[in-house]
Amino acid sequence: MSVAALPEAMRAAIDAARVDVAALHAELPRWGLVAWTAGNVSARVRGVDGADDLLVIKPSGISYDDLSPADVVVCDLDGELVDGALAPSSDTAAHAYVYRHMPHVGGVVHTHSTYATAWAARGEPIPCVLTMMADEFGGPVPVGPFAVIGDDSIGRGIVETLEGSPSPAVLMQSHGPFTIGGSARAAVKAAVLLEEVARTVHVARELGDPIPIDQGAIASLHARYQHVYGQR
Ligand SMILES: O=C(CO)[C@@H](O)[C@H](O)COP(=O)(O)O
Repeated sequence: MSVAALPEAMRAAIDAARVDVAALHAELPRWGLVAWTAGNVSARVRGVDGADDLLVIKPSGISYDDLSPADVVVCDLDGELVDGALAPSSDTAAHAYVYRHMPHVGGVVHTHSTYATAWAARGEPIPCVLTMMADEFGGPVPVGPFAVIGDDSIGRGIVETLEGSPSPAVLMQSHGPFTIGGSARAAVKAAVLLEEVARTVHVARELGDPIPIDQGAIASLHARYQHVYGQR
């Protein structure tokens, strides 16, 4: 498949997604979520006029400071390169699997942010003991299975864990967090808030026993944050 053969509206959407995803990668070091090049952001580009959906993602091992929209690569939802001069992220198959199996997802993010990854290393879900957790995650942040890197094993673990869950974040055992969202920006936001709550709940546990929030209050906080909070 060649991008040149796609409908003009889809080519424009790919260009816009490349700009968006390049800019969103700068948020990862800005919020202290990554070391060196260890993290990636992707966005779904929805098909136009019968064309299949595609995704745009960071090339593997490229510094966030050097990443331009032209560097961002385009892949199909099998993770195969469609356009770009550089090799796609090692996690492309995982992102692609999520897009294939979760049609509402428009963005996927992976980081190795310190506190979230520490919970992943212990294989322990983060308990819902903060209103920010109820707001964004609708309950505890779950743990996904240990999975090898490079094929769609990670993607299968993400989908198995998050399907039917209110949480946009999963802690992949012994690896780190993956977050999803309706857009790449929403998935980045989930990654930022995840690290914040992972750190705060860790600190709270050092001080004593955090107090769980009851299920009714979690549901009501989550509904308000998802449907009322912010500008509509
Ligand atoms: O942990 C992994 C592999 O799952 C990644 O986060 C890498 O550390 C960054 O990979 P690239 O996106 O640069 O290939």
